[in-house]
Amino acid sequence: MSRLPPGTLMQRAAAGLAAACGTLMHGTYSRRLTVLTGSGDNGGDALYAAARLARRGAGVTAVLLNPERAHPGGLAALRRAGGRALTADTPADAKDADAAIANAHLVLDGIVGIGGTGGLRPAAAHLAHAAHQARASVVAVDLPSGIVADTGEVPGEAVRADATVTFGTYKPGLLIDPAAEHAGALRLIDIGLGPYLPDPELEALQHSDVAALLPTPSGESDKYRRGVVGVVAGSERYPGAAVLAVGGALRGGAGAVRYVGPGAAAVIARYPETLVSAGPPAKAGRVQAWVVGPGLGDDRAARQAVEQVLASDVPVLVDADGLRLADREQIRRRTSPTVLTPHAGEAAALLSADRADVEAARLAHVTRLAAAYDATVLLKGSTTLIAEQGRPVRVNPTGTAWLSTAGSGDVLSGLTGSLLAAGLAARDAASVGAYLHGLAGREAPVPFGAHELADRIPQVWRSVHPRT
Ligand SMILES: NC(=O)C1=CN([C@@H]2O[C@H](COP(=O)(O)OP(=O)(O)OC[C@H]3O[C@@H](n4cnc5c(N)ncnc54)[C@H](OP(=O)(O)O)[C@@H]3O)[C@@H](O)[C@H]2O)[C@@H](O)CC1
Ligand SMILES: [K+]
Repeated sequence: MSRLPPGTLMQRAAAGLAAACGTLMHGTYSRRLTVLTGSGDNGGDALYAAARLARRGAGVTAVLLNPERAHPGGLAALRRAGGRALTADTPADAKDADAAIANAHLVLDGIVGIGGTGGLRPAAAHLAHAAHQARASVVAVDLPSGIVADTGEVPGEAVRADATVTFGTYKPGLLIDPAAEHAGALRLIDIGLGPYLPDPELEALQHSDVAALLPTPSGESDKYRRGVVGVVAGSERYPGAAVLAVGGALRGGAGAVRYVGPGAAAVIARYPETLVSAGPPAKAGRVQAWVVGPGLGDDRAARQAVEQVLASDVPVLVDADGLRLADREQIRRRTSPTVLTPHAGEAAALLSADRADVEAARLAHVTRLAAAYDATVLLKGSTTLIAEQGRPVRVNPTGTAWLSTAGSGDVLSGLTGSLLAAGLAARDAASVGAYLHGLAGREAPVPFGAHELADRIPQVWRSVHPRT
């Protein structure tokens, strides 16, 4: 801001916002636009954008939460362009304001942006509610008012937008649930901040990032060089978990999958290429990474298997029952990489916290878990996050609610363990595993069973890396 003439950034933001709104309304002429206007610069962006749309023929009403403090330049521009302004909480205007929201084609949420704190105050919450009830599309300016931009938390009332037009960079709250659910479709407007932004606290990998990380066999490769992944999963009671984890592991790029446990017959019946061994993990022969936990049950043999795997000096992924059975001190003492893949309930148990608190504040809890266990943590759920101490957290941009199906996590752990065995660093293996798993969920015809996810992986792998 200090390097540019005053107002330049706001004008860039408003221009981008107006263009996006024009597209969303399929034009401007005779469209009705209502602007919910707070008293900060977020309201300024909204007013300047509305002025641009009014000049192109839109009928604009601004509903001001605090007329004395509304952005003066923005309000003047809107008035010059023929827009009208109402005051939200004066009895004379309140009815007109409600009608303007109810009858709008599009409602712009310029209540608060990155300067907001806490849930919306009552007068603002009333407007947000009215917009939600109306038929209009709701476009949030920079972010849906009421969410916490830096964390994805939603501490109280918040706007529910169909689309969010955000400026300069994505904010964590636009990518992490529960706030992300309020944001709708995202559009980023470049206002020239790029060179001035600090290192990100949150990263979302894209196709090209994932393509660059995927393991590719070379002419020199053999199954051992490509990596052998050991899978300790399944039990007499849950043989299916063994099959699903092995199914994921066979599609993760390792050269071979070694299965250890009581589900060998079921595994071989489905995947004859699996190397199986009946003894404990310590006797199973060399592997480059272990996956331990899916469907393991909790008898003595299961507990012993987890202990042996954690005692190895190769990367280990611990999932499901493994998370319950693992000795916490043993996890912390490990010198090779450890990946923990809890869902919110398991994460809560690992932190002695409440599940609801984990779901409400995913970023804070995944970060705490990574620090508490000195491990790479992949927190599954409506937003999957991957944390490792000292590195930016990664948020997985793929996935669908259909992935919350039995056995889905078993496939993910096998797939991610296989990427570990193929040589990816723990954080990369977890991010790539989640990315491919999420894509498989989007591509599979719904409703699907978890085994179909494993079958989809080669197809999504090729879609990420067409030259594979
Ligand atoms: N930075 C940049 O480079 C650029 C930034 N730009 C834009 O500026 C925005 C940030 O503007 P900002 O800093 O003026 O704060 P903003 O978000 O408008 O909120 C402050 C106002 O909200 C109020 N308020 C607070 N909490 C509330 C609540 N719970 N419920 C209700 N009201 C609440 C608070 O009231 P007060 O506490 O003062 O009474 C104050 O009046 C940013 O998001 C982007 O849109 C662009 O122009 C491009 C360049
Ligand atoms: K907003």
